Amino acid sequence: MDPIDMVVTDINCEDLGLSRLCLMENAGKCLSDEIATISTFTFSKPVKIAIFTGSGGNAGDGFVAARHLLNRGFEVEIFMLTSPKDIKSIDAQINFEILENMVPRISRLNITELNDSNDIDNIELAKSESFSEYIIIDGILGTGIKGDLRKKVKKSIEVINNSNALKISIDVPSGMDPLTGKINDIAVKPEYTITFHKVKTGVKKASFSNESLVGGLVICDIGIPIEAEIFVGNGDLIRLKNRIDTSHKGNNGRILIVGGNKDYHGAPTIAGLSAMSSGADLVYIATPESTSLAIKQESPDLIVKGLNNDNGSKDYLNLDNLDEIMTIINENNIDAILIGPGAGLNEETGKLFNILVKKIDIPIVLDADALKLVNPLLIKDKDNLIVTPHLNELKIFFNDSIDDLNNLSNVSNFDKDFDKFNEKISVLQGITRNINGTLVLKGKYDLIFNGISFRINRTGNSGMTVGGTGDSLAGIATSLLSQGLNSYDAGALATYLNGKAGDFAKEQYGNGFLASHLSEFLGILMENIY
Ligand SMILES: NC(=O)C1=CN([C@@H]2O[C@H](COP(=O)(O)OP(=O)(O)OC[C@H]3O[C@@H](n4cnc5c(N)ncnc54)[C@H](O)[C@@H]3O)[C@@H](O)[C@H]2O)[C@@H](O)CC1
Ligand SMILES: [K+]
Repeated sequence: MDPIDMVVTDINCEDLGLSRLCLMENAGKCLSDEIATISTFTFSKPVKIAIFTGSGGNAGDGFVAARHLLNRGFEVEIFMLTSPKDIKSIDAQINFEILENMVPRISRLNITELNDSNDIDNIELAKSESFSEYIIIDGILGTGIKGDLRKKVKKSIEVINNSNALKISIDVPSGMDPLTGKINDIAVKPEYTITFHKVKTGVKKASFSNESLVGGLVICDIGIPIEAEIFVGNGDLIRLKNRIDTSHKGNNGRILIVGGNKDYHGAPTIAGLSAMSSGADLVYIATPESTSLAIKQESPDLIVKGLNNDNGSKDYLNLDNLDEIMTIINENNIDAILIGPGAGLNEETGKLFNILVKKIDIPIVLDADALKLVNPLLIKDKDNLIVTPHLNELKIFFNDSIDDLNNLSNVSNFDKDFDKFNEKISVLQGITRNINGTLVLKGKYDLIFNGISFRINRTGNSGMTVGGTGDSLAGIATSLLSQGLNSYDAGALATYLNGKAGDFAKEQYGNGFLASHLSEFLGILMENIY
């Protein structure tokens, strides 16, 4: 499992009511059980436990394990590389305070702060190599490692590696990149790595190496249900890149929306406003000249390009517009494009869309009328593409698989019907296996597929059947693509944000809220991460 997916899952447990403190307790308890077992079959006499801790959740697991190991009768010494006030993880802080509150000491616990490299040189473990009666637990760094190792951390890793003690790393050997398994400088070389929920991608890769980089791998189940991985939640927001203080206009996404016709100027407008409110810096709309005026009047924030026709008479998108659209894309360094909202079903619009999809290689979202006009074979190999149909549009788009899809119509209410729900998921997985991009199937629960995995979004409410909420979703998805998310993560987070904005809109305006209201609330949601 990629470390970022693990962190997202941890946070999404909270949406289910499962606190991260509880996960940490389970992790630390399992850790102590495994350490006790390892100790029993490795040593013939009781050993002491030395736990090195850093400032994050990894240290927190160590603090919890310490408490459980004391109960098992072990003597425990904690070597803190971070002073208590600098512990970053709140859950680790809580667990440290529990240990600190245990005074006067009855349990055999000793806590030593290592304030500088000299302190490390002075601990007994550093002075002698023969500490075979110790088990050293490495709780310095886990999935939160960033940049070069700080001096004290590096020094401690050297001490740990030089010792003869049995070494056990918590989750990831400290110093190893949890995504790639690479060691830039130095890492703890443990006899065992005890990891939680799933092995992190880098640890798995490193475990195949000829060198013994992770030792024996033990996986602890810490009670995370599969739903926490599958349901999209607040945790998915951490996939957004941090906006850098020094970045300037356009750095955080430039998108183009190609849509609108004489009857529908609202669809591209709503998509554009939601795209801006979900973080894109610049939103261009390419639309027929006759539609452009109405969009311009709606919003001063959108850059609206009225497209000319050779004879000036066409009030729908058509092949004459191709060159102008390509120029807009190239001249403005467009990062992602949304094709379809309010475009109508004119045959010439279809020709334009098919050529556009074939020609461009920036990330694409296909929505609404584009799903009825674009040949699905064209999208087969594009991995940076999202299609956002509801069930009927899905049937039209993938009409080769129509028999399978027809059977789906009666299984939308799968709250309590496990078998029908699973049947629906496998049919959709079968269909999406043939495309490289992402399918977002809109519904009471939005389903997001990438051909391998799937996610479910549960935000949103019955008020969202109002026209235009799909345009808003497509705008958000395009905005997230322009900010560097891959199509699967962008599709999933877009459904969550759109639904959540709908929930806020319902609170504010009741059931009669409008799709154009959604953008009002998106900004607040995005604020969480900036
Ligand atoms: N409730 C939770 O949050 C859970 C956390 N878990 C544990 O928490 C870990 C992740 O916690 P965190 O995200 O806090 O990450 P870490 O525990 O890896 O610690 C990150 C912290 O270490 C410091 N740091 C980062 N890079 C450094 C470097 N190069 N040199 C020195 N110091 C550096 C920073 O202060 C950063 O805040 C997992 O690996 C796992 O062990 C598990 O217990 C599951 C539940
Ligand atoms: K570790």
